[in-house]
Amino acid sequence: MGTALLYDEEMTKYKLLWVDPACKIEVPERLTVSYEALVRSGLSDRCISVPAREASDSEILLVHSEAYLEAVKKTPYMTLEDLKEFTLQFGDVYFHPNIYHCAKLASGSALQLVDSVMTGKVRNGIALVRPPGHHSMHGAANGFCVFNNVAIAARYAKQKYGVKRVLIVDWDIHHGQGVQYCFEDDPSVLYFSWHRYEHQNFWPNLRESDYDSVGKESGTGFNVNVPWNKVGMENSDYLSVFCHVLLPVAYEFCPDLVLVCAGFDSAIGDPEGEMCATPDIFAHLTHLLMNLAGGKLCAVLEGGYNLTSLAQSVCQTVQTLLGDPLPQLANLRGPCKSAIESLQCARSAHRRYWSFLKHAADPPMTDISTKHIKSTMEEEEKREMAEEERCTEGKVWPEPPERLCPPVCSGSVLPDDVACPDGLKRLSSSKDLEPLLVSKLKNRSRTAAVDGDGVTTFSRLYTLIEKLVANEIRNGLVLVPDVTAAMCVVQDLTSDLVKRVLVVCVGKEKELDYVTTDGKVLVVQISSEDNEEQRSKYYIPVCLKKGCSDTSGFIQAVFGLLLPLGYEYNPDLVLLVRMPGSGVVDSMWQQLIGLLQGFAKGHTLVLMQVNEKASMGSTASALLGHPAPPLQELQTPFPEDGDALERLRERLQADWKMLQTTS
Ligand SMILES: NCCCNCCCCCC(=O)CS
Ligand SMILES: [Zn+2]
Repeated sequence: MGTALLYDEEMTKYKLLWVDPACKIEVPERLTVSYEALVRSGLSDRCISVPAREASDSEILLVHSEAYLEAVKKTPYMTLEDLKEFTLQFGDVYFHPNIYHCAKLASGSALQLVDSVMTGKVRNGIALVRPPGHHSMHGAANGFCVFNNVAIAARYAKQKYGVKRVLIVDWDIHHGQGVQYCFEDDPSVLYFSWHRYEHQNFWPNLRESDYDSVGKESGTGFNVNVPWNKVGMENSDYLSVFCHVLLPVAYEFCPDLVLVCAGFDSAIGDPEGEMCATPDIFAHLTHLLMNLAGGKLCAVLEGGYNLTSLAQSVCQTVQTLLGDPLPQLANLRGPCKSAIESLQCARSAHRRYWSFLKHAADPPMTDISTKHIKSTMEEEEKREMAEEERCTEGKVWPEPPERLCPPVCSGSVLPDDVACPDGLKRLSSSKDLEPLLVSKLKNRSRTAAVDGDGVTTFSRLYTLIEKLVANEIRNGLVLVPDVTAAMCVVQDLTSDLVKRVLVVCVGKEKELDYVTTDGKVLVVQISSEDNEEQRSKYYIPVCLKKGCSDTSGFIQAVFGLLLPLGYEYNPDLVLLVRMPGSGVVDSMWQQLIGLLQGFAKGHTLVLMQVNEKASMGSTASALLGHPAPPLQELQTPFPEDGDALERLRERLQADWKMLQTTS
C-alpha cells in the first residue's frame, strides 16, 4: 500500500498584510518550497495524490465553539482595518480575507488523510497545509493557527471509524497547547509533545507545558510533555526521548491510529527552535512510529520556518513513509545534561501511569545547593554555550545523504528442499569462495555441521553479504541447520567486508565463543540466561526471567537498551539471530525486524534454524517492509526484569552514552 500526499496551492494564497514581527515568518513559501522539493526529488510522483477538501462546519465544531466559528466566518468580508482589529483578540496570529478558506482546507486535508488511511486506500500519508493547527483552541486562534487540524482529525477518526485509541506525536518545537487542552481528560487520545521551554521563558510561556502536566481526571497519564530547557538540542537528544519516554508509552498504549503534528521548526537552522537536530532525524522519528497501529500514520504539517531545513525535513519524512532505507546517523554522543534532566523528569512524572516507566528513577535534584556541583553546572553551561555558538552561529549542515533503494529488497539463502517465501529472491548462484576463505571455514570445526560440505551454503551466504554491502540487496533471510555454527562463520565472512556488525541474538545458546573486544562486533543477547559474568563493553546479555516469550520484558529491553545502543554503535550490518526455542512471539519478532531496519541502511541479515521455518513467512513479511502487527495486551514487565534493566543501564552508561536516563 502507498503513501498519500495532500497539497493544494490554494493554501498558499494568504499572507501577512501588515507589520507584525511575531508573524512575519509564517509565509506562503513554506508550502511551495516543501512541495517543490518533493517534486524535484521525484518523491511526489511516488506518492498517491489525494485532493484537499474543506472541512464542514460540523467537523470544525468537533473541536471549536460555534461562536468562534461564526466569528471566523465573517473574516472574508472584513476590511484590512477590521481584520487587524479582529486579530488583536488573539495571540501571535494574523487573519486575511482568504485564511478562513485555507483553514478549512487545512483541516479538510487532515480528514482526507484519515479517510485514505482508515479505508485502507493507503498505508500512511502526509498533508502539507497552512495555516497550522496545534496552537488553536476551542474558542481562539493562536500561534499562526486557526482550526486545530490534528485535534479535529483525532475526533473525526474516533467518530467516523470507531477508532479506540489515537496517539498524537507532536515533534514541532512549540507546545501544542491547543491539542493538550482538547484531550487532557481523554484517555482515548495520548498526546506527546516536546517543545522549547527554557523554564517557561519561551513562547507560549505556559506553566502547563511543563513535564508535570500529565493530564487530568480520566485522562491522567495520557498527556506527556518533554520540555527542552536549553536550545541546541541534537539528534541524540531527540532519539533518547523517543527511546526512553515516547516509545515505551506508545507501545503500551497500543494505538489504532497515529497522528503526527509534523512541525519542522525543531530542525537545525530554524529561527524559532534554535535547535541543532539535522533534517535526517525526521527519517528516524517517522520510522520509529511506523510499526505502531499497523503502520496507520497520518502526518500533518505544523511549523517550520527555515525554508531550507523545512524542505529537507519534509523530504526525509516522505521518503521514510514510502519505505526507503534510512540514512545512517553518525556520531550520536548521547543526550546533553539538560536533556537528561528533562527526560528523567518526564519519566518519573509518568512512572505511576505506565508500567514500562515503573522503574524510572526519581526526578533530578533541581535545587542543587552545594558550591561544588554549582561550579560543575557553570562549566557545563559554558560548554553548552560554546556548543550553541557553534551550532546556531553556523546554521550550516550537510545535505542529507542520498537514500538509494537497492534493486532487490530481500534475498534468501535456503536449503534446496525449502521453498522460498513470496517476495524474496533466492540466491543460488554463488561464485566459488577464495581458497583461503574455504580453508578458514574448513578449519572452523563447526562449518561441516552446517550442511554437507557447508561450503555451498557459505559461498551463497558470502555472496548475499557482499550484495548487502554493495547495496544491491537491502536485507536477507538465511536458513541453516545450525545457527550457532553459522553465526561464527558469518563473523568470519563479514570481518573483512564491514566495519561494525551489530549482532542481536534472540534466545539462549550453548556458548557464544566469538565475543570480540575490538569493537568490530557488538553483541546484544536477549534471553533467559543470566550471562552477567561474561558481560563486556561489546557483549551485552539481557536477561529476561521468563525468557523471550515475555513480550513486555522484550519490548522494554528493545527500547531501553537495544535501540539506544544500536544508534550509538551505528553498525554497517545487523545480524539478527533467532536461536531455536527462543519462544519469541511472532508479532514481537516482526516488530524487532521492523525496528532494526533503522540501522545500517536497512542491511539486516536474519539467521534462523531450519526447524523454525514456520516463522519464515512472518520474517519475510517484516523484511519486505510490511508493518508488523500490533503487540497485543502488554502486561506489566516483571519487576526483577525492570530492575535488572535499570541496573544494567546504569553500569553500561559509562561506555554507552545513549543509555543515560538519569543525571
Ligand atoms: N510574543 C513574543 C514573540 C513570540 N513569537 C511567537 C511565535 C509563535 C510561533 C507559533 C508557531 O511557530 C506555530 S508552529
Ligand atoms: Zn512550531
